[in-house]
Amino acid sequence: MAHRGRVVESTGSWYEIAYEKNDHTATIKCRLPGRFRLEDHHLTNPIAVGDVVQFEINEDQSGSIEVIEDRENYLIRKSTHHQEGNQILVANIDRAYVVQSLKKPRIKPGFLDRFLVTCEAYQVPVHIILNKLDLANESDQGTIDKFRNLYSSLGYKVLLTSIKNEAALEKLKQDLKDNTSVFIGPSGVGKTSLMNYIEPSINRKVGAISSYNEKGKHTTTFAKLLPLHFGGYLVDTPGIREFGLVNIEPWELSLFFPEMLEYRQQCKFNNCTHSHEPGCGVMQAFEEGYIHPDRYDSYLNILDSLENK
Ligand SMILES: Nc1nc2c(ncn2[C@@H]2O[C@H](COP(=O)(O)OP(=O)(O)OP(=O)(O)O)[C@@H](O)[C@H]2O)c(=O)[nH]1
Ligand SMILES: [Zn+2]
Repeated sequence: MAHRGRVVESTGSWYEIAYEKNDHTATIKCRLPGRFRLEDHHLTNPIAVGDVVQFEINEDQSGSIEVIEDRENYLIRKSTHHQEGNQILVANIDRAYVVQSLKKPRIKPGFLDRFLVTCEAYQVPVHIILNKLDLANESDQGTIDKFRNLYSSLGYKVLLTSIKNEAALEKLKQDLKDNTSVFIGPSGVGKTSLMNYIEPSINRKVGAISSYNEKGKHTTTFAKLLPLHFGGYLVDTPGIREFGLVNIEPWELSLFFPEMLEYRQQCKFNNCTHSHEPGCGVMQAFEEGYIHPDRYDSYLNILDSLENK
């Protein structure tokens, strides 16, 4: 009889699957038959954490994966230097949260915009968290308002949080319930602190930057899905900061800037990159003040990195 479950952990040689068994969630270690391995040459892992699979239970109580169901979405990164191709970090994500902190470290619009583009490109719904609001003094109110207004106007939900603001964190928990969510953000913005609040059983060391990083660097680390006691999963992904824009052509980039969509249709050339071409609708909109200068700046930076790849 075939069972259906979700990959919650992977070592590359076996996969831990969570599935419903007599009204509770059980886990089983499964192997993947060799015939799956060669199907997609661009991927170094045929199956990823987050995948929904069908499997059989063998006589020795191990499992054997039979079917990998189609993915709703996924995040990938380039494989580490000793391997060719791309690695799927995690599949079937309900929502990604890009975490920024107001101070220590301050907001990094370049990081944020790059990640928003990635989520748009891979069809991962994304929200923004502005954390460490407890560090705000009166003079920061303008920065906070501008940040929130800009990204809300682009269609992104912006949550203002602090590890000391229980009401905000409880609201975040409601958001996470029964979803598979991932926190992404630069070092030190408070991701671990948020995760510890949300799921105290994780009990992860806060500020433990270096050891965490080293591990990601030297071994091929795979993501894990951490179950939440109130339902849902948090993705625990050591290498997530390294992931990037893998398969985007320069002329496609503006498709992932929501505020450029209507103007790019007015460009004279349909492969316009909105950087130097005559008759460009996006540059005209920028000059007339319809596109925020910081966002256009991010656009040009990302474009540059795509063109120089
Ligand atoms: N003032 C203030 N400090 C916070 C808040 N959240 C976290 N911190 C502190 O910020 C530092 C970094 O927090 P972490 O939770 O380790 O940050 P991280 O994003 O997980 O960092 P990496 O593991 O390097 O990616 C620690 O000293 C925390 O105590 C907050 O809301 N307000
Ligand atoms: Zn253009």
